[in-house]
Amino acid sequence: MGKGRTVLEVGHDGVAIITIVNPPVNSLSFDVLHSLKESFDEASRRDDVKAIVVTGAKGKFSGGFDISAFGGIQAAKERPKPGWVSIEIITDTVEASRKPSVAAIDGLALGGGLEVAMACNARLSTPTAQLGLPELQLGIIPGFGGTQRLPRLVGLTKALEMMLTSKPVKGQEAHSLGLVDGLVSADELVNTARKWALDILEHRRPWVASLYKTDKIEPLGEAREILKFARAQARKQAPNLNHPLVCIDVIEQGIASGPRTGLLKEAEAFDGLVVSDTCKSLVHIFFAQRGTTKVPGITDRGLVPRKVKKVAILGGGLMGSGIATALILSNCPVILKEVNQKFLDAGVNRVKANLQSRVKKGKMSQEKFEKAMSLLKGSLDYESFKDVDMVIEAVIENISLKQQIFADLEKYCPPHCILASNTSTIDLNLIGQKTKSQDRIVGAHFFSPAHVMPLLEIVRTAHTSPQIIVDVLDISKKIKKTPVVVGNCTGFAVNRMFFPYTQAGLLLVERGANLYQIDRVITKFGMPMGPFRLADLVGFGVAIATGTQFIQNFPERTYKSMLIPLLQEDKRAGETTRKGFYLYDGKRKASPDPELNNYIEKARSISGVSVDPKLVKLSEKDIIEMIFFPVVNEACRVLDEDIAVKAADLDISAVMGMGFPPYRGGLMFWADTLGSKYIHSRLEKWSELYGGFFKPCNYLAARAAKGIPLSAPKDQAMSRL
Ligand SMILES: C[C@H](O)CC(=O)SCCNC(=O)CCNC(=O)[C@H](O)C(C)(C)COP(=O)(O)OP(=O)(O)OC[C@H]1O[C@@H](n2cnc3c(N)ncnc32)[C@H](O)[C@@H]1OP(=O)(O)O
Repeated sequence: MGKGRTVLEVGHDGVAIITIVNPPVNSLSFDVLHSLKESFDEASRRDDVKAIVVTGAKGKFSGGFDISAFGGIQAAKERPKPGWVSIEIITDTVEASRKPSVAAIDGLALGGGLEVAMACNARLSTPTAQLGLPELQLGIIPGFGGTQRLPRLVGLTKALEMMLTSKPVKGQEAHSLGLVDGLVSADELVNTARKWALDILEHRRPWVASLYKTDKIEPLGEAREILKFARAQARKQAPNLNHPLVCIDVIEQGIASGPRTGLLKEAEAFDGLVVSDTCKSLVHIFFAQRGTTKVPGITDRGLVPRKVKKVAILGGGLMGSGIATALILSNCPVILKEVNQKFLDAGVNRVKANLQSRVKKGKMSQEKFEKAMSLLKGSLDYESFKDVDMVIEAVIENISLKQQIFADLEKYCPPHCILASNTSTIDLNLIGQKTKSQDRIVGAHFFSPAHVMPLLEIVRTAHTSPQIIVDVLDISKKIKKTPVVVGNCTGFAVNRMFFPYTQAGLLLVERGANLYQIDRVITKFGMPMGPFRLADLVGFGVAIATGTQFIQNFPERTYKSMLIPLLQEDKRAGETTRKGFYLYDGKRKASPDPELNNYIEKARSISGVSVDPKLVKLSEKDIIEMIFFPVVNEACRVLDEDIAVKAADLDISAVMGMGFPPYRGGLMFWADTLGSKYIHSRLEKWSELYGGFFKPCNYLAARAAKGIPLSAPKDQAMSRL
C-alpha cells in the first residue's frame, strides 16, 4: 500500500485541482511527490486544463516532507541524486509548468509543504493558516528550494528569522510579508484560487516564478552583512550545532551565484545533514514527544476523555499560581483556594504578574489579559468546589496536611472529580490514605515556573483508574504541556534522574575536581546549567530536603556530602541569598568565589576522603561521563521498576524537565550511542575506586553483558537475555 498520493480533478472552468492526500497532515512522502509530478505532467499535457490549483485534503495544505521516511533515507545504501525533488519536481515541473498554478493554503503549509506552495505562481491562504520552514528543528535545512525562495519572497532578514527559529507565521502576517498574495476564508479558498489562476493566465495578475524574484533581496554587500550577523547569532545561540551555519552558507551561495546554483548547494547540503547524528537525534525527539501520549493498557482501551470545565487549585504559592496561570491561559476557569485573604491576594497577584509579564513582552494583548484574569476566582472555603471537575493540590510538602486536604476534598467535590496532587516528593498512596477515593487520586507534577516549563509528569499509583489518566492526558494537551505518565516513587522520573547529577558533582569536587570547570564542561555539553549553578538556582533548602528523601529511600547509593549543609549553615543558601557555590551581583550574574575552597576542604575532611590526582586533571570527556553515567544508571532503574513506560519517555523527560540537549536525542538515546557495555565498564571501574554511588544496576549490567541497547523494550531484551 502506498503512502499518500495526489488527486487531480479538472473542472468545467478548465482549472485542474491537485489535492495532496496523506492523512493526518498530508505529509510529502515519496509516493506523494511522485504523484505530484505525475499530476502536474498530466495537467500540462491535457488540452482541457488551462491552469492549476494545488491544495491539501481536509483543511490542511501539507505538514511537509514525511519525517517517518528519514529512517529509510538514513539506512539506504544508494540514494537518489541530489536535487531530484527540488530541481526536477519542484522547480522544473511545478514552477516551470506552462500552465499557471496557485497554492490554496488552509491549516498548515510547513517545510516541504510551504516549499511546494512557494513554487506555485501565487499563494492564497486563510488568515489563520500556519506557514513556516521548521526544518532546522529537525537538524536539517529546507531541502525543496526553501532556502532560495523564502528570501526572495519575504526578504533576507525575515527569511533568516523564520528558518533559524523554525517558527511559523500565521496567514495574516504571511500576507503582509508578501509570502501569500491574498487572504481568503476557508469556504471561499479553492474557488478564489481557481479564479486567481485563470486571472494569471489572462495576464490580469502577475505570473511570478519566486525563484527568480529579485526585488526583495538586498544587494550582495548588504546581504553579506546580514548573513554575517546571523552567523554570529547562530554561533552564540547554538554553539554545538553546525546545520544553522550550513543553512546560512546555502542562502549566501544562492545570492552570490544565482538561485539554481543555490538549489544545487541546498540539495547537497541536505543530503549530508539528513544522515547526521544531530538529525537522527532530533527526529527521535520529534516522534518521542508524540509518543508520550501512547500508554499501553491505558490509551488503547478506547476510553474517551471527559470534559474538564472547571479546575480548583489549592495553594496560591509559586507552583499553585503558575498552574493557575497555565490553565487560564488555555481558557479553563479556575478557583484558587487559600487559607486566608492575605495569602489569597498574594496568589492572585502572582497570577496577575505572570500574565502582565507576557503583556509587557508583547506576547499578550491587554484584552486577552483581562479575559484570562476573568477566568480566575479566589476562594477561602470549599463551597465553590461542588461543581469542579478537577482539583490540583499545590500546598507545602507536609504529609498530614495533604492527608487532611484530600479527606476534605472527598467530602466537598463531586464523585467524578479528579483529585490531583502536585507533590514532588510525597508518596501518593500516603496522601490518599484517609480517603476511599484512591482510584481518582493522581499526581500532576508540574515544573517551576509551571506556566512556562513544557513538561507534566502524570503520576499513577496502582489504584489510579485508566479513565483518570486519559482525562489528565487530555488536559495536558489543552494546556500545551507534554505529558509523561510515570509510576509512584520518590522523585518520580525527572527528579530521580536529576538527583545523581548534583551528587556526582559533589563526589568529584570533594576528591579534588574543580567545581567551576565541571559546570563549564557540562554547559558546553549543552545543559543550560551545570550541577552547581543549578543547585544555587534551586536553593539549598530544597536541595537538602530532597537529599533527605533520597538518603531515606536509597541509602546505598546516596553520596552523603556535607558541602551544601556547611554552606547553608553560613547563610550561603544559593542565588536568593546572593551566595552559594557562586557569588551573585544584582543582575543575577554568577562569579566564582575563591573562598569556596575552605568549605570544600572542611567537607572533604568530614567525608574522610583525600584529593585524588587523577580527578584533579579530568578531561572534558571524563567529566561528562562521570556526571552523566550515574544519571543514566538511575534512569535504568526507573525503567527496570516500570516507573517509566519506555526509554523514549525518559528522553523527553530529560529534554523537557532537565534541559538535556535535544540534539543529543535525550538521555537514553545519547547513552545508546555510547553503548551499554562501555557505560557499564566505566561505572564498574569507578565503583571500585570511589564506592557504591557508581555501582551499575542490574538492568544496566544485564544489557551490557549481551550488548543490548538500554532503550530496547523489555520484552525484546528479555528474549535476548
Ligand atoms: C525537504 C523538506 O524541506 C524537509 C521537510 O519538510 S521536514 C518536515 C517539516 N515539517 C515539520 O517539521 C512539521 C512537523 N509537524 C508538526 O510540527 C506538527 O505535527 C503539526 C504542526 C504539523 C501538527 O501538530 P498537531 O496538530 O499538534 O499534531 P501532531 O500530534 O504533532 O501530529 C499528528 C500526527 O502527524 C504526524 N506528523 C506530523 N507532521 C509530520 C510529517 N511532516 N511527517 C510525518 N508525520 C508527521 C505526527 O507524527 C502525528 O502522528 P501520530 O498521530 O501517529 O502521533
